[in-house]
Amino acid sequence: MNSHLELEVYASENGETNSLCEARNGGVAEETENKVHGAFQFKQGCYADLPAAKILESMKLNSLENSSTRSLFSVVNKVLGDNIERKTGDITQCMAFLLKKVVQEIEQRVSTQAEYLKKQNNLYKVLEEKYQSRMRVLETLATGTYEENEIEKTEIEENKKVHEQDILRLTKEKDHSDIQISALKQELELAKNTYEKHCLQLETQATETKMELEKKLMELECLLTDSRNKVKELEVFSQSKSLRWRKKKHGYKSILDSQFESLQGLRVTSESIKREVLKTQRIYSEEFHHLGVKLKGLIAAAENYHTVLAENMKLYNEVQDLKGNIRVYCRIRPFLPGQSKKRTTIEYIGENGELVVANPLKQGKDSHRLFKFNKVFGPEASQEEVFLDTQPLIRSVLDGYNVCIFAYGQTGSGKTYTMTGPNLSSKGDWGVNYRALNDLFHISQSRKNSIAYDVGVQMVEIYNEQVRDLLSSDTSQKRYPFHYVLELMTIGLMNRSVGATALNERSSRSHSVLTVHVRGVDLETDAVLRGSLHLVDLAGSERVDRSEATGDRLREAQHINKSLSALGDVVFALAQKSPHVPYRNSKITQVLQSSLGGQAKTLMFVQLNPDVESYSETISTLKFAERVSGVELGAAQSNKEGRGVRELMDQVASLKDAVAKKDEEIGKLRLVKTSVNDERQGMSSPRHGSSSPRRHSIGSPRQSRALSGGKRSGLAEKAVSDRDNSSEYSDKHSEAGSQQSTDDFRHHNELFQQSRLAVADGGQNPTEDIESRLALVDGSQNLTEDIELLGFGDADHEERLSDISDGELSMGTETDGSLNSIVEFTLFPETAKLRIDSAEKFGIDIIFLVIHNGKTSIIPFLMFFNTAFLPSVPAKLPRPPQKQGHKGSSRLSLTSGFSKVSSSM
Ligand SMILES: Nc1ncnc2c1ncn2[C@@H]1O[C@H](COP(=O)(O)OP(=O)(O)OP(=O)(O)O)[C@@H](O)[C@H]1O
Repeated sequence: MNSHLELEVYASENGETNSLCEARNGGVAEETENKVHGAFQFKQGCYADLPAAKILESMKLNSLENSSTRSLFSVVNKVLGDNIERKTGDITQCMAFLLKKVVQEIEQRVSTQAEYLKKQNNLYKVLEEKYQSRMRVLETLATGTYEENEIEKTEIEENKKVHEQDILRLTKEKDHSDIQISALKQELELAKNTYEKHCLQLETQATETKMELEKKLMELECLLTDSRNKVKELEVFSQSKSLRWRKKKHGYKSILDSQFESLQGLRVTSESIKREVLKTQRIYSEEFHHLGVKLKGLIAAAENYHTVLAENMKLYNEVQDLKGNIRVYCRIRPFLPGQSKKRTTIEYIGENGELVVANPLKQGKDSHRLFKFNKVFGPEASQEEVFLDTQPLIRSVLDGYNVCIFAYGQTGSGKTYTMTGPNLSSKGDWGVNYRALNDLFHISQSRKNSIAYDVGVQMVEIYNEQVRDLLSSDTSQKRYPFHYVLELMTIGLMNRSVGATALNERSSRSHSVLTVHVRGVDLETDAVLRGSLHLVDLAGSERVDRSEATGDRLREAQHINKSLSALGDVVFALAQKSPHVPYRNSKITQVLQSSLGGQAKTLMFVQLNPDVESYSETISTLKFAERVSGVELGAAQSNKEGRGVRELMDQVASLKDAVAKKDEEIGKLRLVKTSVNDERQGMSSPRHGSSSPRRHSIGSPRQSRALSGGKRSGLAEKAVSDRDNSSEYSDKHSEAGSQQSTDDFRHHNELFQQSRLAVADGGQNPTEDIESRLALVDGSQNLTEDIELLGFGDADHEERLSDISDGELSMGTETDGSLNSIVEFTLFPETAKLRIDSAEKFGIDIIFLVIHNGKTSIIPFLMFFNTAFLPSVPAKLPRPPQKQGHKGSSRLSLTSGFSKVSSSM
């Protein structure tokens, strides 16, 4: 039965209606069933062992359309059966979907079957009707021919039987289909129930979810209510606010209205003011016009003002010159290669000598310090620029002035660079020394038709407080052209003591002094002028912790620092106008004495290292420079002597000789007179030693002591006494550690006096001479006058004495009586070796008298250039020394005749 149904289903599924007829034959039906089973692999019962998932997979593989209805039912049953067995109550979504599909398929097949059956019924009905009509026809025919009718009747009955059988079979089939349909319907119902159950479950779930959602909705509604409440509150608040704003608006409006009203009033007022302003403007423009006219005058005055300013500056400089202030030029060294990233302490360099230095450790106003000097050269300043500002000063040497230029600054700050220059083979690099010499030679050449100049050069260094001659004596005996002088200078510089320190690879370990002496003779007037130029490169002050000096370097540094500190003391004393200036505390202050305290023009280069690490040294250097710039030396004076003066000097000398002879005669007469008196009064008379008014005039106990028996000459003692009384030397006694130096000083003073007298009297024993003079000279002429008569005035004397070194003493004078150059050579004891014969040999007319270790010798001037103007007279023993005219009034006040000379100069 089932297999038959399957066959039908299969046939209907494939729409093969004709196969129904064939199906009547059992063989065909069986074949078809096999075919179906072949197409659908699974038979009923196979599913019992397979899990639903497997079934599903198989179903998918074989597709529902190709499955038999029976198999489909088995599937449904299996699924449902499984489900019931497991009692889970749940049908998975997939199974539900499968069931749905199967049910749909079955329903579709059932409906197709029903349709098919309906069609068959209709067909049968049509066939019945057709047969019945045939029967009727046949019956009609039967009535026609019996036989035919009988045959036909049989046929018809047979056909009828077949048909009836068919109808029976079909009816049976229909019943069967009905049964099947009802079974299917039952199954469907079952499936539907299951499905409904599932749906119920889903609904329950949905209800639960809905409940949850409702709960949430409630909550949200609560929130919404809250928010609404808040909104309401806000609305109330905003309403109250807007009410207030409205009120304010009203208030403002009323204010605006009132202001508008007042504005109207103001407008009216402004109109009137405008009118007033216009009126005032008119008045102003008129006044401006007047002002313009006046301003023009002012502009003209302002233009003049600049001229006046320039004039003022010039006048100021002139006043400075008159006061003789030491000029201070500041030069800032650039950073050396490899120091480019260093910070500088130099904040500002003004055009008029202003310099602002910044302290790297401080902030704000206090971190800056302003200094003012005559000129400040920045790091970019060239050697030429520096020299151009120095040139006028140097040139004045040729006009008979004494000039001193010295460079001061910490070690490595560029002193040697400024004074000598880094590279002597390149002219552009030449420092002040070379340029100055070059300039002096050129100018002396250009003036050779009017003035004959002799130029001498000497170079010494002060190393560890010892003076060393850097140019050897041999070379100094020859005459050289300028280029050779430069070479000599280079040799001299090479001889200078240098050493490497942490702060400077080639640090100068000594003070170097280059001295240029110029003597010019005016070819027309015979006037002689003398100038000297000191070019001093001081050794650099150094902090030994920074320079890392040890051993020799340390000793050098100590000497350097000590001598610079002595220089500081001298400057301090000069700036304070102190009565005592401690020149004698170091060699360098002795050398510079005439430049710092005399009538010289002095310029100091203060050198700075801009590095912040050198800030403290920079400040102390600048403070020192400030003090130096405050030193007033008094107006510089030119050393000129006219022909008239020299003639007068000669007259003075001969008069002095005559007076000396007279004195001698008077002395002899007095001696005779005294011896006569002594004879009368007896040798023991206490009046014997004091009868001479000269001795009374000397009067000091020391002098008396010296005269009564000491080894020293009375004249020397008197000179010391005079020095002690003079302002400059009055405090020698109070000088620290002064006993020794005072003794030295007395000793040198004595030697000095002796040497002068020796010169005056052609080598006669000075002590004897002085003793005899003291005994014979009339009371109206004291010893000081004697000295002055001999040409040694106070100022010269002091200068020379202070220039005399502690260890050795040498001094000299020129044959023409000028003492100016002597001072310069007192420091060079080596020159004492030179003899008068060498002077004669070279035609030098200037010689120096040297007293060395108590012996007197004569040396020539060191070197001469410009030989064309050298007089070829041989060196002579000195004429009686004569004083320079310009220093004269106090020294020449002895006699009325001399006073006249003094006033005429
Ligand atoms: N204006 C400058 N332009 C370029 N280089 C400079 C300048 N001034 C100095 N220097 C360089 O700085 C270095 C130190 O200079 P210098 O030897 O002249 O110093 P110093 O003050 O003489 O030192 P010390 O006291 O140790 O002898 C040198 O290498 C020098 O060439």
